[in-house]
Amino acid sequence: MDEQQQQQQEMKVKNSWHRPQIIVVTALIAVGIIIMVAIAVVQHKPLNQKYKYGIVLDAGSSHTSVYIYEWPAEKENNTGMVQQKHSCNVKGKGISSYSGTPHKAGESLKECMDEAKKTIPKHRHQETPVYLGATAGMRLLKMDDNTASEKVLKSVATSLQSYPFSYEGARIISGQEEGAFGWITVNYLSDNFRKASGTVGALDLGGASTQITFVSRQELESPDNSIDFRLYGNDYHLYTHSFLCYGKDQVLKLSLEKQIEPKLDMTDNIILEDPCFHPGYIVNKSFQSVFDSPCVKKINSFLGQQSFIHKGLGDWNKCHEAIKKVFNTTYCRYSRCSFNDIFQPPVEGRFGAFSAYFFVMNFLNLTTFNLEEAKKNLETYCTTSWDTLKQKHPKVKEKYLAEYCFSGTYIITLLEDGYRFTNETWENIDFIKKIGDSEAGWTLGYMLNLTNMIPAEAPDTPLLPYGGYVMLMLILSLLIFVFFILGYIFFRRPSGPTHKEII
Ligand SMILES: Nc1ncnc2c1ncn2[C@@H]1O[C@H](COP(=O)(O)OP(=O)(O)O)[C@@H](O)[C@H]1O
Ligand SMILES: [Ca+2]
Repeated sequence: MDEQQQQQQEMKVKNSWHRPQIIVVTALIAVGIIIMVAIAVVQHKPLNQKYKYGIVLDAGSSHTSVYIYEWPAEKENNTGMVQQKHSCNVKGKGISSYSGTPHKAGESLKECMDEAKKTIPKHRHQETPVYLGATAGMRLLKMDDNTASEKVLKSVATSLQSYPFSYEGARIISGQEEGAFGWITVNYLSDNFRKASGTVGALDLGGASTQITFVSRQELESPDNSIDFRLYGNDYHLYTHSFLCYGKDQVLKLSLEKQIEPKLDMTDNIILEDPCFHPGYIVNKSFQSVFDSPCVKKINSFLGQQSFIHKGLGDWNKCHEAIKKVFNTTYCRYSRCSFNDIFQPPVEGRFGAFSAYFFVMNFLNLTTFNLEEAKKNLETYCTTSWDTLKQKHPKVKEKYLAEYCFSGTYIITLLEDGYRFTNETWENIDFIKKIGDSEAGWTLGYMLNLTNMIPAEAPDTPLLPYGGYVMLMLILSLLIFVFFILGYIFFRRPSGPTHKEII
């Protein structure tokens, strides 16, 4: 009898596996585990972020900067992932200034490239691409002396090849590339490609050239000014133009040339009275230093004289008038032009103005004013005497300090009389240096393009945002835990209090 009872009990225990509740609970646990594994695989969130790096050298007309970018290795194709990790300013002037001593152009990069070696982890060196892009200073040198420009490029190339990185080339980029990549940079950093929320235009002012780039809904009448991109599943129809010789250093030469020409019939000391410089500013300058550029007619001397006296007057209205003369607006073969017979549709949308636009407007504290206020403040600033200014800003480089009145006036004239911004559209301009930690400029866009890091189509996004993924995993784990407990309770029943029922 005892044995029979025991057998019966065992059978009941075994049969408890066949209870429908247990089957359902087991099935639910199995489904829960399968779902968790599936989500984890699709989500693919790595625990340890590994970073990759890229180096771009911006060989500008006035100086060279080295930028190091960094991004999570697994997320190359997700827009918004690349950031500036480090930047270094190369000592001395731009590479085009080494036309007479090309080997020194390569040497000049040493300090910043050594710094790059220290900044990037050693095991990543070999796979880190390094690019050098030269802009308007080298475009001008190439026009002036092609052999010299090739020697300079060879010198920087040899220098970059001596580093353990993956050398990807040193070349002069076109004005169109400079404009388009600046636009890509600011829109990438503002995350405008992923959001598809509209884009911002890019205004870049350098020393030797200036670029304007924006999306226009108007028909673009000249193919030279039109660029099409398909980025992240959206089509962009861009207007862009780069004005060679309209960077602020070259325009200063142009305006001096325009002012000095009428004085060249004088035989005594040539005095150039310049309304764009401060009262009390009086400096002897050589013709060579000012007019040695393909942007101006070569005036090397006049009647045996090698130099002239540059004297400031501090008269903003006259300065404004003088600068207007560097824009030729008398002829336009299209329905509308900016200046110098260059097609331009009306400016549209918001703009980010960077590089010298920012340096100058920030120094002059004009970034937050409307156009009329900016003009008034600048007028007062230009009348300040040179001595007062030097005392007020003892740490600012004298060359910059002397030129801010001119540069500010040029910026206002270029934007208003050149690109046709109005009192209203002026409000759409943001003067910017950085977005997040990354500097606005063409270099980031250049690297993103050459490494194919912005795909034409948006890649498959994870099933869930990360927060949602974590929540779901937690809830599922909790449910599975509850089911385990329930299962355990059902499993234990036959040997527990129900034992008596069996008897
Ligand atoms: N702190 C500053 N204040 C005023 N101007 C500056 C400052 N830093 C740089 N710049 C100017 O910004 C311009 C940068 O131009 P750059 O990029 O070298 O030339 P480009 O783009 O034409 O090849 C130069 O005119 C340089 O003098
Ligand atoms: Ca530049």
